[in-house]
Amino acid sequence: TGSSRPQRMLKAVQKNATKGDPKSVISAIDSYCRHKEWAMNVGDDKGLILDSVLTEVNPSTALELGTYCGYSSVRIARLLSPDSKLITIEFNPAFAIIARQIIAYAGLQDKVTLVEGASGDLIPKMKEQFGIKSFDFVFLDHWKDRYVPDTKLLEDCGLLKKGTVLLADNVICPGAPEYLQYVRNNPRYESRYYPSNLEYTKVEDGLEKSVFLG
Ligand SMILES: O=C(NCCCCc1cc2cnccc2s1)c1cc(-c2ccc(F)cc2)cc(O)c1O
Ligand SMILES: [Mg+2]
Repeated sequence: TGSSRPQRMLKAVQKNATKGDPKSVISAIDSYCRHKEWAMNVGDDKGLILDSVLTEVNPSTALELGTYCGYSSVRIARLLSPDSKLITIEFNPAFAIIARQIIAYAGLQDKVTLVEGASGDLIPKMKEQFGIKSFDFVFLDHWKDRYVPDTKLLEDCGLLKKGTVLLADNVICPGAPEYLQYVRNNPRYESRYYPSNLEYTKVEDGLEKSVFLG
């Protein structure tokens, strides 16, 4: 059978990027997805907002829900301080295989732990399995109808602390209306919307940044 979109994306990275150079991996994926084949990476426009929030937070421990091919894992991990770590959760084994290779190609495998499984199952195991006290930063980019239940789960598992920053992708397209309702009307969060566009398109989308107030 033929190759998959993630496999073709990996090939584009291996062909056009420089091993160990995260910036070239990001550019190779953006160029491929903009000019050859669209894919659901956070992309270069929203990626700039992700970069600026990350630089501001400078997290020691970051969580990403929804790895896909590892594009945002590379964007996040390249900006982490030396001893900081990113845990990224992916549900689909076929995506995880590609993501591991793209993260490794960027030379960031020592900063990123990719865990396969469903967020609802794995979040309660974070403390015991990965020795996580709490997360400083969470990037939500998985099933849009899991944003609210998983945020509540992170709260209930004591994985959020005063000042933890949640950054959610796709709050307009495909949309996460319940999540916007939840974080915008909740006294425990200070929320702000960053308008942008859906990756590689002119369609409106944006990121919602929510600071947990404890
Ligand atoms: O669905 C999206 N992302 C989620 C897919 C991953 C599912 C997972 C579930 C799960 C559960 N537990 C742990 C890990 C995970 S990963 C998504 C979709 C679009 C889009 C697609 C078509 C379109 F026309 C317009 C926008 C754009 C985006 O930026 C997206 O992120
Ligand atoms: Mg997304």
